[in-house]
Formats: sequence, C-alpha cells, structure tokens
Amino acid sequence: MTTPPLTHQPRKLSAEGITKTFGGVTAVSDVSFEVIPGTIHALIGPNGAGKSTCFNVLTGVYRPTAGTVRLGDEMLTDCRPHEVAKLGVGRTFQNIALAERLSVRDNLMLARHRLTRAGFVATGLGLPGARREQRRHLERVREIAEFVGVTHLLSQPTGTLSYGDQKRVELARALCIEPSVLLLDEPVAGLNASESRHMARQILDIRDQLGVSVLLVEHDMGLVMSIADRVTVLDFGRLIAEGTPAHVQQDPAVLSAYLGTAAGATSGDQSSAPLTSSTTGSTP
Ligand SMILES: Nc1ncnc2c1ncn2[C@@H]1O[C@H](COP(=O)(O)OP(=O)(O)OP(=O)(O)O)[C@@H](O)[C@H]1O
Repeated sequence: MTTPPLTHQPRKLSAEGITKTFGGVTAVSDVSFEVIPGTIHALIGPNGAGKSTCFNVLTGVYRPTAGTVRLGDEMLTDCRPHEVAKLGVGRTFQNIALAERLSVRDNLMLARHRLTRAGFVATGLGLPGARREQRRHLERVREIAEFVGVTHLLSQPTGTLSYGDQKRVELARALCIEPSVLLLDEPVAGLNASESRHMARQILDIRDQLGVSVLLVEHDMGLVMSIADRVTVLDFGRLIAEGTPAHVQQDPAVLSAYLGTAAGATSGDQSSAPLTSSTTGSTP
C-alpha cells in the first residue's frame, strides 16, 4: 500500500483560554489544551460539557468570545471554516455531510479542490496543465481511497452506501485536504462493533503511517481509552482533567462528573465501568 505523503508539516494545534457564550449560556469557559504532533488526543465529557462548541471554535464555525486558536505559528481564531481547512485542519462531522448524488470519487475530488492551482477556466477548457493537475489529484484520491479501504466504492454515489462505508468516505474526504491535524466528531457513533474496531485501527494508522495528529470527540470510552495518547475532560464548559487515559480514569473529578458519585471512587469499582476500555467492543 502506498503511504500518502504529507503536504503539511506536523504542527501543534493550541487552544488558549477559549471561552464561548451564547446569550446567557457559557458553553465553554477558559479552556486551554494542545494537540501535540503525532498524537491522538481525545476531548471527552458528559452531555452538554462543551465538546462540540470547542470543536466548532477550533474549526472556525464559531468565533470564540475570548481566547485564541493556533496551528503552529498560524493564528486561526478569526478564520472561516474553509480557511481553517486550507491551513491544515481537516474535520469529519457527527452527521455525515457528503454530497449524496455524487460518486465517492467526485466527493473526494471536491475536497481536493482547494489544493488545485489551475484556474476554473483552464480546468473547464481542459488545458494541458490543468489536465495534468487533474490526473495527479485523481491519483492521490485513489491512494487515499486505498488507505481507508474504499477503492471499490469510488464510482458509487455516496447516498447508496451503508452508514459504515459513508463514515469511511468522510474520513477519506477529510484526508484529501492533506491536513496536519484531523478533528473527528464521534467517529464510531452508529457503527457496529466490527466497524468500530476497524475505525479505531484506521485512526491509529492515520497517526502512525501518515504522521497526522488527531483530535477526537467521542462518547465511546472503549475507543478513547484504547487509542488516545492524551485525554482532555470537560464538564459544564470547564476543563476538569487532562492526562493519559490511565490518569484521567482515576481522576476523582472525572469520575464524579460522569457518574455523579462522591469524588474518590476508584476505577476498579463497578460504578466506574463507563470509563474503562472493556465496556465496548472498540478496542482495535
Ligand atoms: N448554539 C447554541 N446556542 C445556545 N446554547 C448552546 C449552543 N450550542 C451549545 N449550547 C449550550 O452549550 C452547552 C455545551 O453544549 P455542547 O453541545 O458544546 O456540549 P457537548 O459536550 O458537545 O454535548 P453532547 O455530548 O451532548 O453533544 C450546552 O449547555 C448547550 O445547551
């Protein structure tokens, strides 16, 4: 298998003092963390903790009320979503956002569009330079499709694919922008145990073979605890813990946030099951 080369150099994604309010609601309050190049970083927390809001701030969907977002030396805080993507932050969506009538190939080619140098007119007229560039993009789309295992689906309209295959195509599409950091919003939500294991393996390959760092929001603690290098935990919009999976699983504040138990419960307790990796089938 060809390992796709990276266009972007690995760079650190940093959130510094992020606050986001909606009217009177503070969804995220003074949250700081860093996604170190070459790592899988999970952002977890109970419902309403502020994970999606954080994700949307990092990808330019929301402008933070306070705080900054950087990718390496690049300031992303005031960038629109397409600018954030262009600078090297790819993302998938909780609700799949593919063009259903277009083939998988065309969906992936659309994602390559921002990397296209030839102008719209040159491409439309099929000028030689534009044709060469188009061929290079098609070749790259095939490599990425092979990497995520969807080569056999390239000609199919995405709307006809199973949910699991659509999730893989979404991942391929995010990789098509040649990101240095990939943000995954609930990558295994709705997948069966075998599909989840495959996705977990794929995320590890993205880190290990492509050198792309990953930030994932996920409710499946089995997945998080088995593949994440670091975990940031939010509760009521605030950062309450950060560290390795083993560290946060033992953290009294984390156990309390998830379980509503008295701080100090140990992860060996029956009550701590939601934070152990053996509670789901996601272990790769
Ligand atoms: N657009 C919005 N307008 C008003 N309040 C919002 C908006 N988006 C989020 N909130 C509020 O901000 C808080 C954090 O929500 P958010 O969706 O970020 O949490 P979450 O951790 O992603 O939750 P879940 O795991 O349930 O998806 C919640 O109280 C939510 O109701």
